[in-house]
Amino acid sequence: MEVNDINMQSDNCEPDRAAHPGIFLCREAGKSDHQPSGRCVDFPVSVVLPAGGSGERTGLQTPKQFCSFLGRPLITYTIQAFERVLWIQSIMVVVAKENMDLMTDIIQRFQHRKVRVVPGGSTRHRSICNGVLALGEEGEGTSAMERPKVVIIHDAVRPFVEEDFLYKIAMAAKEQGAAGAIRPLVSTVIATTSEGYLDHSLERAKYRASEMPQGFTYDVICQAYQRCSESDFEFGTECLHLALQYCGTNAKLIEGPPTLWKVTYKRDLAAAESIVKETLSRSACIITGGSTQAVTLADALQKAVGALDVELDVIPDLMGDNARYLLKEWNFIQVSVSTSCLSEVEAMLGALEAANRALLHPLVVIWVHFSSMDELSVSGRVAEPAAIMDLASTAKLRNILLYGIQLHQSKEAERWERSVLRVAEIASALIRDRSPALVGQLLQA
Ligand SMILES: Nc1ccn([C@@H]2O[C@H](COP(=O)(O)OP(=O)(O)OP(=O)(O)O)[C@@H](O)[C@H]2O)c(=O)n1
Ligand SMILES: O=C(CO)[C@H](O)[C@H](O)COP(=O)(O)O
Repeated sequence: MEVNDINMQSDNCEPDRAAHPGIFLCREAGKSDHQPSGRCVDFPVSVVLPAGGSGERTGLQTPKQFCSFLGRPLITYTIQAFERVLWIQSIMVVVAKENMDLMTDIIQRFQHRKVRVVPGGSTRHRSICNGVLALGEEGEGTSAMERPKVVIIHDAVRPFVEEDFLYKIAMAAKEQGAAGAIRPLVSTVIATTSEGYLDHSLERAKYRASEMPQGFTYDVICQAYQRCSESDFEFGTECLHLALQYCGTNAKLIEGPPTLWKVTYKRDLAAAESIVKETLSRSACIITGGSTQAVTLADALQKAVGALDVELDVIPDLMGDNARYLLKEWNFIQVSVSTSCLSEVEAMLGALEAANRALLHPLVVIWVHFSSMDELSVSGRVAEPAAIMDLASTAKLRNILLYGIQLHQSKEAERWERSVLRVAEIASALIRDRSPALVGQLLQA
């Protein structure tokens, strides 16, 4: 099994891990799109992600954790959510034996770190138990790691979990021995008779839905699994219950956000994709090349896009301090005024590739070609659609989605404003939809 590098470099740590061995707060090399929260956890925390199920309820052949959207499997979104939390030291992914190689390939392909893979069992409890026990063993490359004080358990098919909530769960688990996320019930729970009639109904206000993540001290969750029965392993659905029944530990319950929901049906995969797209579409960076005309257009676009709810920054280039835009979750709009301007886009694609920006998400680059009347009369032609198509085909292989928009200058103020608004609308639709089918198209505004 391939094991990723779990030893964080001390020169990337804040404070230096070597000098402060008990403090877990590090900056990750090469993945700087996530702002460190500044949270400091002074005990080791590890994660178990059960991913050993077959996803029957989706009705799909592929287990849902391996179903892809926006170019990568669901499980890597969940791994990423934990990987970027600097105080989490390791992630144990539990998969069915037959999927061990597939999972190892996924980890390599998306350059996940801090991750180990272990084989699961025939039920969710058996899989989680395998993951928890593996945390206590020394795996390949794990000798430098401490046994966790707290273990966070989270279904691999719940991709949206934020650091703030994980922090609350980890702290409560350390204090109380166990902690779990809850949500209000959306429907009333009723008991049925064996003949299919109503037996009784529960008072909804008194009950909550148990969700994930859940946290446990390592000792509590280990003991719970050592002591529980075969029937628990076979039919149980609740880790918090095991902690109560077998260790006498009453879990602290914390209300979580609605985004903790579990991908269960096929439609949930589409919902997850649309949430990811929404998050990736919030900001764009316009690069003007410094030309006055491009700056004027960028300013007009900034006003028009403001109404469309996209945060826009305008910069002349990606040099010097502006190189920081290459490291964040930005989309890029290159405004060009000269006819040889595809070279500007080419340079930008090179910079994005060098920054490894499209590893986890398809990245959108929009080339806005702004042709003035003078330019048209001199050159007698508009931008070459074949050239952008060629460039876009190559970029697509690197997970960069390049689109073009052609804008013709007009002396009529009203017409000009309409065209600028159309550029803004097309650009935000391209950013939002990330459609592979439109890659390389030179759209007219
Ligand atoms: N033997 C099993 C069964 C489930 N799980 C994991 O437990 C999580 C939550 O379970 P669930 O949503 O029920 O997943 P599946 O069992 O795959 O789905 P289904 O019940 O529809 O078959 C999933 O990440 C799933 O992969 C596991 O690790 N090992
Ligand atoms: O919500 C839970 C927390 O304990 C579930 O038990 C867990 O998410 C597994 O889901 P399922 O019952 O669908 O396998």
